[in-house]
Amino acid sequence: MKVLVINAGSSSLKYQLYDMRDESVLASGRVERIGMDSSIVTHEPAGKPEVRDVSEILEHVTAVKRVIDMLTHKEHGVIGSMNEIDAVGHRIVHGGEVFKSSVLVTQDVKLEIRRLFDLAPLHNPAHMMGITAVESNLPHVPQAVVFDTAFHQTMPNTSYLYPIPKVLYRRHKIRRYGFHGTSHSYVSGQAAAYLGMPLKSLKMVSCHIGNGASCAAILNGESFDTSMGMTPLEGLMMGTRSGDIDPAIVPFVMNKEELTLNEVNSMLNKHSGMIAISGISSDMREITEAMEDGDKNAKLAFDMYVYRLKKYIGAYAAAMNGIDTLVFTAGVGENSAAVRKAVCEGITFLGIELDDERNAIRSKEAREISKDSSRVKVLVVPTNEELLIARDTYELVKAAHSS
Ligand SMILES: Nc1ncnc2c1ncn2[C@@H]1O[C@H](COP(=O)(O)OP(=O)(O)O)[C@@H](O)[C@H]1O
Ligand SMILES: CC(=O)OP(=O)(O)O
Ligand SMILES: [Mg+2]
Repeated sequence: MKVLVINAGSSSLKYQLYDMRDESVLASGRVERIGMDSSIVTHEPAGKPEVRDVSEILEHVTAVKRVIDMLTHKEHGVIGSMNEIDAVGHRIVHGGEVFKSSVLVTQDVKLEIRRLFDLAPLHNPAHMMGITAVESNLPHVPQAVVFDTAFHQTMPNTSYLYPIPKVLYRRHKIRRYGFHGTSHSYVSGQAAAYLGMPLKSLKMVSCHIGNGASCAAILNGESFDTSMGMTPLEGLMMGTRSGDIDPAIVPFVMNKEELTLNEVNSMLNKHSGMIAISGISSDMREITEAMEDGDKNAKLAFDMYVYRLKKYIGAYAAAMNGIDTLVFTAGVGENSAAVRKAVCEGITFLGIELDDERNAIRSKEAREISKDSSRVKVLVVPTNEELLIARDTYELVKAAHSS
């Protein structure tokens, strides 16, 4: 069975085509700048050179059509015709309280995803465009949806409720949902397999630190708490998102600076975090380089980023009454030895001993970066949200065929 995985954003659409017989990636790529004058398609067929194409792609329907064109292209293609695509799996950021696991797309499922637009205005409408675009281009192909929030549905109410009037939860479902669940779930499973221990026996903190960043406390293999909240704005300091701030700052700034709701939202989501403090970039690579060149603001941004991460790891160690595994993943977690070192060196009291040589090794494989004597095992585990989406999609479609 061949499964196409799609992660549709408002102006981009990332894809990977899997052959589920051996879980190999036949091709991957992305369409960027959808709706703008020059959209860019980057297509990477396995074992062949990357192809880039600039054209006008005004809507997601056209973007999906271009993806199919690329996949079936005479020269750059990896399949003979679109009939070889057996199923499509989508990443959906917000599944609210309704979706505790992945499901096949039906009219009811689409209705529920639409109902959640309010809770994830930046993400869910774009995902829905991805689903309808596939419906138009591949009308008979089953589709599945895999939610960022699903893994965190095991959190106890002490973790997910906010101490605000309860009526707001009843009326508007205001609560912590948590995100990056597919990634936290994948890396926790990989970490346990690497250690040769049952996942259920571990007290793990998983740090998914990429553009968006979140920590999860994983107890007995289940999400016990996580740093992102009702939306992906809460928690850690991120590339352009503030993470935790005093909520009173919001009305205060709106009043003093005469900002609208949209403006204050944009300030906290797009103009805060690393970019705001460094004044340079949201990208950890550029921050680290500037810091090494002596830039004080870059150093402050780096130090704040690390400090806030350490506080969450400490908080989750306390929340679970201990920690035995610390996992780093996503763009920064997998690639920045400097961030991992700064974090681990500041929390040795937890029983963490970093091995500098191991930490400096660059690899795409899961690996241990703590010393053999370290009580807490520190691992780098490359995430693979797409593979988990492909697996869930495959299982759901297979089950539907056999029932
Ligand atoms: N070699 C590196 N060193 C430090 N940071 C890196 C490196 N490579 C990637 N990153 C960071 O990873 C971030 C992207 O992470 P990623 O998980 O790909 O994000 P997303 O999936 O949210 O777009 C970049 O913004 C960059 O800061
Ligand atoms: C939920 C979220 O923040 O996702 P991303 O890291 O892809 O921005
Ligand atoms: Mg990501």
